[in-house]
Amino acid sequence: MKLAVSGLAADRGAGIIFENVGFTLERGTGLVVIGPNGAGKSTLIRAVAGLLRPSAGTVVLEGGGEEWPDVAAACHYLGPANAMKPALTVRENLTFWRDFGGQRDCDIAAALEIVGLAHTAELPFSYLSTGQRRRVSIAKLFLNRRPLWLLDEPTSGLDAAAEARFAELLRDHLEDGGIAVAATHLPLDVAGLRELRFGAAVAA
Ligand SMILES: Nc1ncnc2c1ncn2[C@@H]1O[C@H](COP(=O)(O)OP(=O)(O)OP(=O)(O)O)[C@@H](O)[C@H]1O
Repeated sequence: MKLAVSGLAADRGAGIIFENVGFTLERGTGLVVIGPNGAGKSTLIRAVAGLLRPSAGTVVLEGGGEEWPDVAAACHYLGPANAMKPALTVRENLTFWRDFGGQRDCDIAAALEIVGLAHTAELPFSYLSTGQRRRVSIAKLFLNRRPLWLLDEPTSGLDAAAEARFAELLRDHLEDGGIAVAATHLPLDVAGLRELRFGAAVAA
């Protein structure tokens, strides 16, 4: 399986945000997108996920077969916001996302265990700290198996231990043959990640 992005450009109304962005990621490889505020990192992640129509270029997932025919089927998009209802419990929120994802590869207790938050299942999401909320969002990645992770500031708000745990989970994902694209300000401690720098050059 291969994610091939070619000649990608995005325009958000006030002008071109980026253009001529291209990269190819094979199974087991990841790309970190870095750059200053407003450079277009989130825009790129949204365009790759199919949430924003690019003004030029293509995003193609090759070799996914019947199970993963395209990016939409194959990806998890983890946005910069957590996309959880504050008044619902952690379990209720994750139940929504598990059902939305269609498959049930991991139960909610197990997904929370992965991020070290099994004890929060019955708490309203609004009771959690900033870092705990992010970790619950990361747990979404494990409810339904997806080979392509598109991550926007995945470690925002995490403490050092949680950041290290996330790096471990990302390494495991890549070692299992997954692909990842992550926009981040914080370095991810994962060997072999390629880098795409926004703000100056825009090709990896
Ligand atoms: N919904 C929107 N409508 C119009 N313009 C937008 C929208 N969202 C973002 N932009 C603009 O697109 C540009 C790129 O924003 P983007 O969020 O992709 O940057 P970023 O690199 O992710 O920044 P940050 O590091 O602050 O998260 C900015 O100039 C921003 O103002």
